[in-house]
Amino acid sequence: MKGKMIGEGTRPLICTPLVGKTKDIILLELVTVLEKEPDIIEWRVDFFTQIADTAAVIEVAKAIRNAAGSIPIIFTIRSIREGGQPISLSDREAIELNAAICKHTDVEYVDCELSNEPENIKYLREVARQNNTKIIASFHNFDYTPGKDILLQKFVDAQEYGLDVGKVAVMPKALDDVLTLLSVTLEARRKVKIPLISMSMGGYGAVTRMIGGVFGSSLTFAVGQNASAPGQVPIDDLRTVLHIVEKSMGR
Ligand SMILES: O=C1C[C@@](O)(C(=O)O)C[C@@H](O)[C@@H]1O
Repeated sequence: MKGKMIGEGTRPLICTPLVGKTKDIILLELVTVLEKEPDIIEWRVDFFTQIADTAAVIEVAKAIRNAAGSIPIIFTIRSIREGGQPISLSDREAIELNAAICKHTDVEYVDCELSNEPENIKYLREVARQNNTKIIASFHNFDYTPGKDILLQKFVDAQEYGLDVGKVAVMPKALDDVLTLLSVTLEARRKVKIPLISMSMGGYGAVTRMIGGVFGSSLTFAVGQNASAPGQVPIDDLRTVLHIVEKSMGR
């Protein structure tokens, strides 16, 4: 049976990232991660040392696909300006790599940062549509939490571009910022039709990874073997909390 896609079901899906640098390490990491039964797997391609070799990237994506079976996969190249690893690709080259993945693999999702040039976003949207791949439109700020209007607009932009999922990940400096993120998520949930993902990062923000679903976030990132961002909780702990929250709320 095919795994759940983002926005399906009543509880948030759990996604675990793969951050290995080489094919062998990534595939070993995947074995550990699969034992923990995540709903979705994210391959963080900015960690992969051969990112500039499109054929090598496609080969690893296909190997992940084979090993992961029916579990949906997110292909993510996080740029350095949004908290990713330094890579040798330009923004346009990264978009072309995403397009190649849409064309040559059956990965379900590619991540596209909203900070890309609009024409690059629209180009990738067309390639993705032709190949039945979904796009997660993302926004990250690893330094602070921008104001409510700015964050809400990111979700609106994702929808207006005609993309499939909107995602916002921001760093809180105080607990007030955590409330801002949750409140924006709830407001966006009421305003925007596409599925949403949100999280506040770091120690203060960790609580949003556990209760974000209550406010409208459809997916939460958890540690299978290695974290890909600060504040991620081990998958087994997260699953326990999600279960308790669900049960307590009578869902
Ligand atoms: O966008 C996100 C969210 C994230 O930054 C987090 O905070 O869990 C982790 C990233 O791997 C992912 O691409």
